[in-house]
Amino acid sequence: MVLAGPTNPMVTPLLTDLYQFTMAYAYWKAGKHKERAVFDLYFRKNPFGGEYTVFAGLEECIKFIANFKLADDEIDFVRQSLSTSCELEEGFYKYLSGVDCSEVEVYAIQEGSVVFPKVPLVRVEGPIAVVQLLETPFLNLINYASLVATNAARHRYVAGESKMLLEFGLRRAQGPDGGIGASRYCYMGGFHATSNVAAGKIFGIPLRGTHSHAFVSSFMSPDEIIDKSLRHSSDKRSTCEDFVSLVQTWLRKIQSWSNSLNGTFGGETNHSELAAFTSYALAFPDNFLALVDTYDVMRSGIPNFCAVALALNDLGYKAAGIRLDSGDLAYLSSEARKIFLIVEKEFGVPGFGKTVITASNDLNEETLDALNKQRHEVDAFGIGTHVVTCYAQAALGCVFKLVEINNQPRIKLSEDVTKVSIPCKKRSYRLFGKEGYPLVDIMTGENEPPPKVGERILCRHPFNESKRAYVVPQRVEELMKCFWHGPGGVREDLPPLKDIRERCISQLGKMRPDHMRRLNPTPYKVSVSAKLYDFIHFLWLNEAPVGELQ
Ligand SMILES: Nc1ncnc2c1ncn2[C@@H]1O[C@H](COP(=O)(O)OP(=O)(O)OP(=O)(O)O)[C@@H](O)[C@H]1O
Ligand SMILES: O=P(O)(O)OC[C@H]1O[C@H](OP(=O)(O)OP(=O)(O)O)[C@H](O)[C@@H]1O
Ligand SMILES: O=C(O)c1cccnc1
Ligand SMILES: [Mg+2]
Repeated sequence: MVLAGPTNPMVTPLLTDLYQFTMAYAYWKAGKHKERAVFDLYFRKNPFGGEYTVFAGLEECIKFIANFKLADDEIDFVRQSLSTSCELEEGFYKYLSGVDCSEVEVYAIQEGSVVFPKVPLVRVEGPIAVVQLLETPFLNLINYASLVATNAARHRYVAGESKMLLEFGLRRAQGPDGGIGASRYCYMGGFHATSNVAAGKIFGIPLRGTHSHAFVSSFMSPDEIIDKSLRHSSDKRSTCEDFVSLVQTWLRKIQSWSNSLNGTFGGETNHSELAAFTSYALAFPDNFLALVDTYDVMRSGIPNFCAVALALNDLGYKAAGIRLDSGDLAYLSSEARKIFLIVEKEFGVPGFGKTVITASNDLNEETLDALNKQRHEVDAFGIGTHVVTCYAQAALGCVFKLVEINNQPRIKLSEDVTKVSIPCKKRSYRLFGKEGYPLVDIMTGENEPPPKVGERILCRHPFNESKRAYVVPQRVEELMKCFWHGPGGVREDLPPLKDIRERCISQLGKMRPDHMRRLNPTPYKVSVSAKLYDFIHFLWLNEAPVGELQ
């Protein structure tokens, strides 16, 4: 099957770092360019102080390599750019013009999976010069995608499964690609909908929205409403000729009733706000919602909303809800809920107590957590800036490291042990315990026998000798599957976004809760087999120069 290219047409072979081309030339000049290399793409630390990450961006990588080909003008540009330092041999450009990914293989964990540090998310094999050109675009396509999907999943975890999460971040996102990507990967991470219309069209993400303060404050008085008629919802022959008056009648009823309450609700409401709400209801009688905080939530927004909602109720329509966008969201949502419950009883409107309350305004994990602790009555959260910009952490540090060349394992050493790469072409497995939770991820050499259900296996920390444990897995899942094996090769299908989202939600739901909590979560164990452990340390000693003290 022919795969379409990446979503963003800016993702071309030139969307890479210059040094990938200079290295490609040097490989070519040395006659090394066709040597078979294996690279692992992984990250070293979970983001946001957490102990888990959601892997995202794979589909874009596969679409990128499926269409990887340098066009003539791109080769001309590379020629121009590289010849500023010295004239390169023309044969290199001839080679570049024939480069594609037909000899590349990509193994990866399925998109939407919960993943952990050091375990390869993607393994790319192929001619070294070609795979090197893929490093930067792969990292670019995976780093932000995984960061934002993780961020979304974390917001969902704090908000709780029963809450609706709406992504409202397009206006604050880092440019158009940031905005589109954020909508897609927030949905993947468990958000329910986006306000981003383009993302709705491209990815089929459900669209949701309310209205803004501008809409409310643009109205001056009910006299502005020209067409005041509204047809009954089910009986299309019956029409209310003056919906505006019906609303005003309801407002008076609410006001006289509220006089008997204790004063925080009702009284004189803002008439321009009432005009805005009435107008919105006339435009969307089936989906009336109101932003209630433009003037005063309790004294104006809520009574005005109730008046319009009760008028709609007379005509067989059910109001959709309110949005709160400022103030104390715990207090205001609770007060609004109380009023809705009283209105349900007082005016006999079944279900009115359940009117949906949406909250927005600079929400993030902390504010969601604080709201939970105070108790609130919010049903849906509209979250923008913090989720799309990944305000709490700017980047996920995925890296792309050479682990084997010409079947020879390679290691990258570092003073910082967390930065030492794990050599060899590997396989990785997730081992599940008795209670069904994942216990540990283990990497083995490519040709080692896989861990078996019911058989004890030693899992070793890759670098810390004293950290090891025996595990008797109740279930074993191999993590990496083949997603690209040349253009015609058999490979895993790329599932629809909805299925990836479901995988993500389901995997997150099966994690042990102590790995998921916000405060001091327990690290998930990532290990290597005894054989791989020994080999890493053998190679480490082999490659590290011995110092000499004078
Ligand atoms: N009950 C609450 N507990 C903790 N944080 C809250 C609570 N209610 C709202 N917040 C958060 O507090 C911050 C309040 O923002 P800010 O101080 O700008 O006031 P505001 O309500 O937006 O007022 P205005 O927009 O009228 O200036 C927001 O980030 C909001 O999400
Ligand atoms: O707060 P965020 O999480 O980024 O969510 C999106 C915000 O965007 C809108 O505000 P608007 O652009 O009108 O600006 P303002 O509310 O900051 O004044 C909306 O009312 C939310 O408050
Ligand atoms: O539909 C909304 O309420 C919305 C959309 C984007 C940003 N803020 C709010
Ligand atoms: Mg705001």
